[in-house]
Amino acid sequence: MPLPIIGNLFSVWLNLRRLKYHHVVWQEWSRQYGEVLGLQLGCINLVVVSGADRIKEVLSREVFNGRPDGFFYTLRSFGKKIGIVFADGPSWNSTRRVALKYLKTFGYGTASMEALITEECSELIKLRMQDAGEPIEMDHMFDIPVVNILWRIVAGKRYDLKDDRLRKICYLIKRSFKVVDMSGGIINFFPYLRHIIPGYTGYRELKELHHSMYMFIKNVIREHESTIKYDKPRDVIDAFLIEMAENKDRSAATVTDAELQVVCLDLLQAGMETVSNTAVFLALHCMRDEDVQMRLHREIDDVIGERVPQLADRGRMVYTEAVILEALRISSVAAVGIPHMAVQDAQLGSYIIPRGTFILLALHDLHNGPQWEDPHLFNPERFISNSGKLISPDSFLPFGCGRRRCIGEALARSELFLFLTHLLQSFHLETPPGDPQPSTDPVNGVTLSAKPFRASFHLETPPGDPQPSTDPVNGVTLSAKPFRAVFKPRATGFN
Ligand code: HEM
Repeated sequence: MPLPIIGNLFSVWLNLRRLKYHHVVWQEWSRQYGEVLGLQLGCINLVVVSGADRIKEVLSREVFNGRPDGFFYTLRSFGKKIGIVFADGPSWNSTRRVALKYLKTFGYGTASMEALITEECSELIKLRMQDAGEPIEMDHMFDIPVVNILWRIVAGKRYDLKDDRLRKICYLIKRSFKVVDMSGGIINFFPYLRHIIPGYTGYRELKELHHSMYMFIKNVIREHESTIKYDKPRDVIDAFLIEMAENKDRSAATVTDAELQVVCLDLLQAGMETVSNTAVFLALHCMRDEDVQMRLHREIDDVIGERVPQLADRGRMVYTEAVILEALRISSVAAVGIPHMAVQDAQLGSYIIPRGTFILLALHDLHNGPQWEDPHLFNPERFISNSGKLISPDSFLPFGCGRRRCIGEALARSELFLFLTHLLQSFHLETPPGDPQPSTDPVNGVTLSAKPFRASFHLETPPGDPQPSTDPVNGVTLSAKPFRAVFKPRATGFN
């Protein structure tokens, strides 16, 4: 029962203290109240939809394709519904179409995207070679490579993996995903509270984060404006600038300067956290399950051997693909997708969903519910049929479906495959001695992430040799005890 003014917020708060995660609260209530769970959170009506059929129904119906008008969502786009992720209606449709067209023009989904990912993998391997055997903080390891790949296509730029400016941008993106959860938090439910308690509602921090991220994006766009050759677009930003110049005099300009900035932020935010967090979870599960890691090593040895991993190998690496799918399932970093909104009153099951209602999709529950056998176990085999083929279960929608389906799926899956194969071709991942097993409990936020943990990247030792010891040999300087390693020639063509 909703209380006056605050609605169900008190119950949410109480249950959040007990269950720790928003998606688990929705999950528990959905089990109790049904697939269409209606809540009133302050001034907002919110529905959580669960179950494969109901979720697919929402994703396939035009009437539920809107995005919420809530204060939190428009705060990041100059108070307007522009860009891709949080826009809707005709402007979303055309911006999404144009952005996809330009992404493809500049390599998205082609061999040159594969080359970009391979280059980042090479750089990452070089870095890990330098600190092989040392404990490495894993939470940020994939951030810069992931941004580099996307940013090369969007802005034609790549940064060194130790670049401080980009590290700061990655930090800002990550932080902006941690201030609230996907429902938008208190700032969405009572927007006027930002005037009274701007710190507590997260308003002040979000404003600062958006300001800094837009400063970075604006600078990149201004650099493009000053160096652009209108007959030779270099990247997605150039292509948008040319389109803007061509349509300048038309009353219905397709894209504005503000919109271009929001599209850049959309791609950075949607493309970085999700892939980076899933890659960290992938590494975490390999470390926790030696058997999984050994089977991956074996498949890499059998199919790829010592040459550079390629996307074309995927067809013959069913186990590796299954490990990636299992990590997407069990970690479900986009735990409730991106909120949809009913653009008209509409019937869903036996309920009328009023226009303007926010809709969260219980994707984490869909991927971890009782329809899966032992859902809490990391078991890649569940994605492999008896005849050794990959299975695509009905209850598996990590990238959504329908017209708002994720536009980054092809990139994300390619990145996860190449990161995993490159790293395990050269290293064996282990928990550093004395560190606890990394926990599978996630950290809450707009997307879920792994709790901080460390890993040691051990160079693959020749078969039969023991792991090299970290105990040094005494002397004027300390040296390592003699050991042997397999150094695999890596003819990437980028060095
Ligand atoms: C493991 C990685 C990823 C996961 C799990 C993921 C998941 C999702 C999900 C669940 C949605 C919401 C679909 C809906 O609203 O119904 C979405 C939307 C979106 N994703 Fe991804 N995503 C990933 C990677 C990426 C990447 C790499 C990009 C960058 C190119 C990207 C860009 C987007 C955009 C722009 C949208 C909004 C689409 C729209 O509203 O029309 N995502 N993603």
